[in-house]
Amino acid sequence: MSMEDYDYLFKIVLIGNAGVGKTCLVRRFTQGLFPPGQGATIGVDFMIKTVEINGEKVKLQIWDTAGQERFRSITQSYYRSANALILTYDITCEDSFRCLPEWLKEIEQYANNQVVTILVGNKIDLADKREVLRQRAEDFAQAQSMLYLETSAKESDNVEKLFLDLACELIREAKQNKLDNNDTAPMPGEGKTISYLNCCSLN
Ligand SMILES: Nc1nc2c(ncn2[C@@H]2O[C@H](COP(=O)(O)OP(=O)(O)OP(=O)(O)O)[C@@H](O)[C@H]2O)c(=O)[nH]1
Repeated sequence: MSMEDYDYLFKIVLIGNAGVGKTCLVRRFTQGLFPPGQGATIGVDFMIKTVEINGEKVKLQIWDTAGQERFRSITQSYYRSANALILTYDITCEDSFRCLPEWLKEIEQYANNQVVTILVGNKIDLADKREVLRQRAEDFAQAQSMLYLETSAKESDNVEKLFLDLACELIREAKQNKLDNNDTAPMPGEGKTISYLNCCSLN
């Protein structure tokens, strides 16, 4: 594939406590597998996947950061150029939910203020071990103007949806920004924007 063989390029960065399943979400989406005995991420990992949305090629650069505190200064440097952040916690781990305000502070401090943030509650296959009620997480996300989705990297629940919905939202914003910056000249193919509004189902 040549360098120009895509219509959009977006950078997505996963953040959240150690062990919540960030690497497993990325591996499930990019490679279609659930790695057995996945070890902790050291620093930052990088994967790429190109998807097609409404006939347009979207290249996703996915950065998987280490949750461990000792890597924080490395991972912070990846926030600024992110188009989207996937803030992940583990629904079976109250602690990972309680840390979210700290992660939001990091986002506020280091990310671009245009960044799209989605809160993800992972490991829903472990329903009997749930410690964070869905409603509580939804309320929290709404109060912080974040999108919310629950996933299982293990069972592949909502993983594809997570990345594709995010891509749809980023396309929608990119088209909107283009329109906002070109208010004198009408955009060719302006009608397309409307169909994207219908294709995305984040809420
Ligand atoms: N049951 C279940 N276990 C999961 C799921 N996702 C991840 N795990 C397990 O949770 C553990 C941590 O997963 P990782 O993907 O390494 O977590 P991480 O957030 O990348 O961790 P760091 O790299 O340390 O930040 C592993 O033992 C995984 O097998 C899931 O959806 N369901």
